[in-house]
Amino acid sequence: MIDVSFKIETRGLTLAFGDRVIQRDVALRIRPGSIFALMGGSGCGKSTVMKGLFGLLRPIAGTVLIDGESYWDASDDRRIEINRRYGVLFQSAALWSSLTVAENVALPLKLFTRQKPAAIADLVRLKLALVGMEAAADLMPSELSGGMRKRAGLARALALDPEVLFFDEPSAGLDPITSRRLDDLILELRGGLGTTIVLVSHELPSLFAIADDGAFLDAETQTVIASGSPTELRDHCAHPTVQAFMHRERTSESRTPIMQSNGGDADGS
Ligand SMILES: Nc1ncnc2c1ncn2[C@@H]1O[C@H](COP(=O)(O)OP(=O)(O)OP(=O)(O)O)[C@@H](O)[C@H]1O
Repeated sequence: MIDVSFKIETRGLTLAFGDRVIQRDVALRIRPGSIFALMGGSGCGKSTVMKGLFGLLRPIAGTVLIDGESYWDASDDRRIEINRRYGVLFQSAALWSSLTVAENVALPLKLFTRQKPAAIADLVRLKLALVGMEAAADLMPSELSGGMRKRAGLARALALDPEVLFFDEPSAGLDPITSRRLDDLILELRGGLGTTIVLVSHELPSLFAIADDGAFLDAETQTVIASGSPTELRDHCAHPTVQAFMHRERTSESRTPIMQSNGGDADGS
């Protein structure tokens, strides 16, 4: 029987590059509308597992279920349909440098829908408004700060109203205040649109602030060694690798409150 209590579920998922296995027997249960973090030390395979979830890397074993349907057993056409329900934001935001912000956001709509140009322009304005980037519509990616680039990438990832958003290191390279604003935006998206969000991150302040569930991947054993929210893992998981990760640089990583909010980004956006 199909179990749809989870938006995405993996069973025995094993990912490899050539004959080098990166993670094996990974079991994840990602609830609809949750913000689920893939955690773990550098190089343990977080991005690799995420690629296995959204279709960029075919597992050598195991199953990925989306709404109870097996992704990797589906036909190529069916996988393309499923992928239209996904939004993906890579670490670099990966904007097309020769297109304006608005053209970048319009691209998936032009490629994957039959909407008329005027309707696409309306949707682009809407998506840019969602991430507070209306004023930057005509700028080129090279004219954007790091925080603005992330938000433009997010607007593009939202173009097709995804049910699941995949983020690779959303706050990497951002200053703490810009990073916090991006976290707030992610929380708003989940709250407003009910989007399920899967993210890879080692930024502890961001993980504690937004993720409500997660799995900890271990490089040594090459599998999941703990499951739960970052806070639960910090407070209740005795595994030394998890504890070392959760308590590293504790004082410098602790979040200081923003004393004043002027509605703009610290990065000048
Ligand atoms: N395309 C690839 N071909 C071969 N090996 C790869 C490829 N991509 C990643 N790897 C290797 O797989 C391992 C896991 O990499 P991955 O990027 O998934 O880890 P990660 O946990 O996301 O790391 P980080 O936190 O540093 O970004 C690393 O040893 C990496 O060198």
